[in-house]
Formats: sequence, C-alpha cells, structure tokens
Amino acid sequence: MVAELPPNQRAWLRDSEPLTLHGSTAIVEVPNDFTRNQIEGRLRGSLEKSLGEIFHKEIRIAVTVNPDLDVTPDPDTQAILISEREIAAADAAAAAALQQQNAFPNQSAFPHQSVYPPSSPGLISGVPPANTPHEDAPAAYAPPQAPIAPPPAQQPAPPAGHEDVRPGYGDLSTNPPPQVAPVEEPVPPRPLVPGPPTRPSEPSHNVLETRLNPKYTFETFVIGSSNRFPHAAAVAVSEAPGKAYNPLLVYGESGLGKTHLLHAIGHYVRSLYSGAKVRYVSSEEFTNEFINAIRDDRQDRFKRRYRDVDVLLIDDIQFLEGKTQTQEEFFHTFNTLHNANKQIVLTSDRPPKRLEALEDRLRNRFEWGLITDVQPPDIETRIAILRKKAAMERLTAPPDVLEFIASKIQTNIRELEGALIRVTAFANLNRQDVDLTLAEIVLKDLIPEGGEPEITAGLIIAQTAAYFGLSIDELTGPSRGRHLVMARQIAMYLCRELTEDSLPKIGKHFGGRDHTTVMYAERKINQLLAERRAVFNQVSELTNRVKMQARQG
Ligand SMILES: Nc1ncnc2c1ncn2[C@@H]1O[C@H](COP(=O)(O)OP(=O)(O)OP(=O)(O)O)[C@@H](O)[C@H]1O
Repeated sequence: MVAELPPNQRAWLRDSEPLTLHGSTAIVEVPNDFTRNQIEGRLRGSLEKSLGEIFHKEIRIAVTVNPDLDVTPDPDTQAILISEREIAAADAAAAAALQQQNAFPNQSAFPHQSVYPPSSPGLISGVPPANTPHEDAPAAYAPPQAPIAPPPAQQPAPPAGHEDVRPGYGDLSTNPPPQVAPVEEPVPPRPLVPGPPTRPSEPSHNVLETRLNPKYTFETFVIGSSNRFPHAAAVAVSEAPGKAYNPLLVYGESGLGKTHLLHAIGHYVRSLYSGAKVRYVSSEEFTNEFINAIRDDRQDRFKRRYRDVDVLLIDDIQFLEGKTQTQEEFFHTFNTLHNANKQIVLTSDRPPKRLEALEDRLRNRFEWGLITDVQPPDIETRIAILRKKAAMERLTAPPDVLEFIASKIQTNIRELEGALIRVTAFANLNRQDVDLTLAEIVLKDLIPEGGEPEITAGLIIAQTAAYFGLSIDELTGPSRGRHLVMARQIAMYLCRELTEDSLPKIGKHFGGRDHTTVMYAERKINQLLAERRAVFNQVSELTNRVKMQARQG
C-alpha cells in the first residue's frame, strides 16, 4: 500500500508509528501537528478502510503527536525537498487515486502479523499513562507527589487498557526512504508555558472565571474498567494539550462522569501550565450566548471569548443538533482552535455518528481525534465511588450499607450519590445509626419495583405545585417569596435527581433561569435534607408522588 502512495504521503507514514489498539480505536503516533493534520485530513479514510479489512471490523484511527519521533532531515533528503505546489499536486493525484480505491490494495501498511497483534506476549499490556494510577481495582486518581515535569517535550501517553504495539509499521522498514522530508509545523502563536509545579488535584485559581467545579478533579474521580480508557485519554490531553488527541470526545449515558472528566481536565491543565486559558461551557450555554451576542450586536466579543482559549471544554454537544446557525459558529470556532493547536474536548450522549441532526462537516471534525465512551460502572467501582463520596462529604455509612446501595443503583452515578445522601440524611434526622434496615426503608421509596417509569420535568413541576398549594406559574415564575423559593428549589432538585435533563434545560423549565441557579438549588436541598426533617419528609413524599403518578401514566 505504502509504495503506491505519492512520496509526501509516504513521508507522513514513514515518520509515524502505530501505538496501540484499544477496542476499535487504533492509536497512531506522529512527530508533529502537520503530519497529524495530513493523516487526519487526507489518509484517515483509506487507512481506516484498510485496517477494517484486516481486522474484519470497523477501526477508527486516533492520531497523537509525539515530538520525540521528529527527525531532522539529512542533507540528502533536504536536497530533494519539493515545493508546496508539487506537494499539493501530488496530494491531488493521491486523492484521485484513493477515490478509485487503488491507493490501498490488499497489501497493507498495517500487516496483521507485526502490527496490533491481538495478544502478543512480548508486548506490554495496559500500560498506564504517566501520572495515572496503577491498574488496581477501582481507585481514585493519585497525584504524583513530586512536581510534575511539564509536558511540551513529553510524549503523550497512550490511554491505559490496551496493547502496546510500538514495533512499527512492518513493511515500512523495507520501503525506500521517502522522497520528501517532513514539513515542519508552523510554530503556534502562543505556546502553553509550563507553570509552577502544583499538584494536579489542587483546584486552580480563578475557578469562577473558568467555571470549573472545584470538586470535579482527577483526584476525586474513581477509576474502574468502565471508565479507565476515557480517564487515561483525559489525563493525556491535559498533559499535552493540543498534542495528544484533538479533539477528544467522550460519550456515554447520563450521570456516568463525562462532565466530571471535563472539569478535571480543566483543573489539571491549569495546574500544569501557568496562565493557560481554559473555558468550560455546555453547548446549550454556548447556543444561548451566541443568540444573545447576535441580539446585542456583540459577536466580536463572543468570538474572542471562545477563540482566544488554550483549552475549550464543551459539554453535551448533542444539544447543537438542529441549531444551524450555532453549528455554523461552532464550526468556525472549532477550526480556529484546531488550526492553532488548541485543545478541544467534547462530551455527548451518543457517538458522533448518531448525532444525525448535526451537519456532516461538524460531525466529521468530531471524528478527527479520539472518541471514547464511558460505560455504567461495575459493582466494585460503584462501591468505591460511594466510599469516596462518603469520605469527602464526611458521611458515615458501614460497608454493608454501601454495598447494598451499590447493588440497588446500577446505571447512574448521580442517583447513586443521591441515594447515599438520602440514607445518611434520614439517619441523621432520626438520630439513628446508618444500618441495612434503615437503608432498605429509605431506598424502597427511591427504587420502585418493576423498573423505572419515565419522569418528566413537567410532571415534577405539576406535582410540586399541587403539593405546596401553588400554581405552576407561581412555581416557575419570577416571584421570590420564601415559601415559593423553597418549593422551587425542591422541584429543581427533583428534576436533577429524577430526570436526565441537563442543568440549562432544567433552568429553562423554571422560567429560563440560569443553570447556576439549578446547581445552587441542588446543593442547598442536599444540605437541608440532613438538617431539616420537614425538608426530608417533603422531598421523600414528593418523590413517591411523582413516581406513583409516572407509573400510572
Ligand atoms: N468515576 C467517578 N468517580 C467519582 N465520581 C463520579 C464518577 N463518575 C461520575 N461521578 C459523579 O457522578 C455525578 C454525575 O457525573 P457527571 O455529571 O459528570 O455525569 P455526566 O455523564 O456528565 O451526566 P450528564 O450527561 O447527565 O451531564 C457527579 O457528581 C460526579 O462527580
């Protein structure tokens, strides 16, 4: 296959190395951004097709930059450097050839025998990236004690949980040397500067400005088999922003830790690189801000806000679906950042392929980097998460209670944490110890027999309004009477706990309130549950009513 490529494309492959195969993602290392862009933009389709034929399954390529691979061209090679125009002409010819499906015949640059062997005994399996925890049973991220050697020249580590396949491209070694020296990437305008050595777990300064939740760090994130790969990828992009995988896209169902990982990346980057500009936003907020910018004729400010960052963390990109103008704006934001080698990290509830109402060109870009998913945690991870949560919030619960809760709530970590809070709050109010009997009583209300009925925000709002003797307009309107505010906060809390709606979406149900108001309500009610019996009873009773109503349809 390689022999049939034009010289410049051969150079791109010659200088790259297949690194790992994780599930259906093949990770390829290249020496610089230029090569990465070329492989992603021009060779990806053909390489994925060839690999798919070899492995008899769909394979995606994720390209990561390892500057150590960069080779200085020797004088002989320099002598045959061809001009940009010739490169472009060769590329056009190659593209035409690829279209005819001739560029990658059966002979492959990734021969089955030597590359990505399914279980090669001599290869290191599941090598954790630098600074990531050991492969033990679920454990929280343990930050290195020594100052972190910051990463510009550091090789982005492969996500753990896969096979190391460094031996090279097999048949490439027998190929004649490439005709073209690799073209150097342009120097990025403002490189990230390694900062003072702080521990990655330290919440960064200006968290308000970056809008990062100080509780969502790698240190508080529990690693298990369901999230080991996305966690490792998140650490890798934090250590080498714009170099490791760009974009990184993490997808998965609600409440499985995607937002937590985004925030953790933000904190870690800021602890490694002084002055790094990190911005976290949900795609709903991005949309709202964009609409407001048009309304107020402040598009320039909007553009600056999102294009002048080093790391852009965008949550829940599925909400961009169907919003043509916002997609257009985001497309340009994405391009500007990607061209400047700025890191983009995205989360979604589905893989990009299934974001059908998204423009092809955007979906296509989302597929450029590394795509990885979070799965529901296994029982050991759920127990470890509960233990960590209990320790962090100083909640006392014996191991058998934690195991019981973990066995009952299997698919959503937010619900898992909510259950722990309710059990301990109930015990606290009754001045009782937390034990199994008590946990069973509390969880009986929380988990109905025979599966979960679908609960909507509308149902919660209607039930809450009726329960407190209010009208729906009062509950969702602007009035800030004390009684009203409490009822509203309980309704918001229940929306967060019982539905999969995002914070901005819940805010919308309550007269277009900001997502931070919903966050505040959630925190406040969580706290009051343990302090005020009346609130605990109201929340429990309302939960029952809502669930009963949902079951009756
Ligand atoms: N591996 C984990 N370790 C510790 N806590 C976790 C882990 N995964 C999730 N959580 C916690 O579970 C809660 C829900 O996680 P998060 O909000 O990140 O989920 P999400 O996947 O973004 O959900 P959604 O799609 O609904 O926004 C958070 O409090 C988070 O800290």
